[in-house]
Amino acid sequence: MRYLTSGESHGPKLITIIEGLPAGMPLTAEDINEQLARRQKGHGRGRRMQIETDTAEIGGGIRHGQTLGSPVSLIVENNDWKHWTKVMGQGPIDEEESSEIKRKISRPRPGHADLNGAIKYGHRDMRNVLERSSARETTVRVAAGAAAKKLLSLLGIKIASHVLEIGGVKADIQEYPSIDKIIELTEQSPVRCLDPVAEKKMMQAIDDAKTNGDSIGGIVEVIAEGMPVGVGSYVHYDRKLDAKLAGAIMSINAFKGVEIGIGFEAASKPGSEVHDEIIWDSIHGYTRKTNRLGGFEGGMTTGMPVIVKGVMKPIPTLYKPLNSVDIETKEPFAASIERSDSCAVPAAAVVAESAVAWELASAIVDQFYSDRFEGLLENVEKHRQYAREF
Ligand SMILES: Cc1cc2nc3c(=O)[nH]c(=O)nc-3n(C[C@H](O)[C@H](O)[C@H](O)COP(=O)(O)O)c2cc1C
Ligand SMILES: C=C(O[C@@H]1CC(C(=O)O)=C[C@@H](OP(=O)(O)O)[C@H]1O)C(=O)O
Repeated sequence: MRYLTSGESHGPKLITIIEGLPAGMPLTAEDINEQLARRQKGHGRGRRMQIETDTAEIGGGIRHGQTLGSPVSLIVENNDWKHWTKVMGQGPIDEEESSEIKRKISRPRPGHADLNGAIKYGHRDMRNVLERSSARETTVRVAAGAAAKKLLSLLGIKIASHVLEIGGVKADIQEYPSIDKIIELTEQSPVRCLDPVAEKKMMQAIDDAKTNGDSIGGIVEVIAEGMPVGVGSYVHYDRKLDAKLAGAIMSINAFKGVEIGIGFEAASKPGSEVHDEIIWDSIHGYTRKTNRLGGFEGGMTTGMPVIVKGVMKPIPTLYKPLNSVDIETKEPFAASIERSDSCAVPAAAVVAESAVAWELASAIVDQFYSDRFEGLLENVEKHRQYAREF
């Protein structure tokens, strides 16, 4: 499967075209909208999220609540567009227009895409860069991820995400609840955190950062349960599914690190405390006593829960801006201030969940291919039975 997205942050709309979903799979606008609404929540977001009520219009590929096998297109309108029709106008610029509309952004923000993007594409107005480098684009990535989540759920694969850390405040989770409980609890938490004590401290850390004109990052975790064993492959570097997941997490705006299972902790532990012992019973077949390797061995799923963490850096736009250089005058200046979030880690957890869902669904469609959803389901079930009896 593959998808592309188009659209600028303050342009008229965002669009994704998804190719490769099997025909006959139930999928509705409600399935997509539920996920879009989750991405909009979270303590620490700026005013933009009050302007938007992200909902998807289906442009094609679905009839009577089922996929047709043709490309699925999803369109999300930017409510904010009505405030930007002149600045983001698509026709040639009218010389009579006010200077505000022609005002160029020439002070790049350290940590954003502004300067590198301007040099790369030759834009003297860095609005031409920030409009597309903005994480507004993650709206339609979540829309594509919602289709992937639907496919996974119909195959009995559940996926959840939660926030482990914000601005140095760590969640203390002694024992993980069931995946259904994680889904339920994170929906009730303003920072998508499973530890109510840490939740309050995280909110305070976000408020403090905002008051100080600063921003903070954090760590999110995605968990997927019910993946069949042996998805992905060890035979080629580009077929390793753990590598694809790492790439997907790193592709999210502001993500700077990924771990699968215990990840970096493995460096300081002996093998006996890293590898998961193999056990067998007649109902489940082969499983592992522990899951420190996060559901992967040899680039393939083990059948244990897939566990992926991602590190998000603090948001680069600061109300107390860092020093930068004006590209017109070459003079040092404080960087431009664009309206901004002070922390978007809770929203980014939903984006990470979508990114992981997409890669898992894509790998399943590749490996158990059928043009029909029923055929895919049959192939996955046959494989599950084969693996249990192996
Ligand atoms: C959900 C989400 C919301 C974000 N909101 C902002 C924001 O309001 N202001 C900002 O400067 N960056 C924000 N970012 C981060 C930037 O988009 C990101 O830092 C930028 O695209 C540069 O990419 P890089 O950090 O991966 O190098 C956000 C990221 C995510 C995932
Ligand atoms: C619009 C979204 O996030 C935006 C991501 C973003 C950035 O630079 O990445 C900058 C801000 O844009 P604006 O200046 O319009 O407020 C965020 O609000 C969104 O998540 O839907």
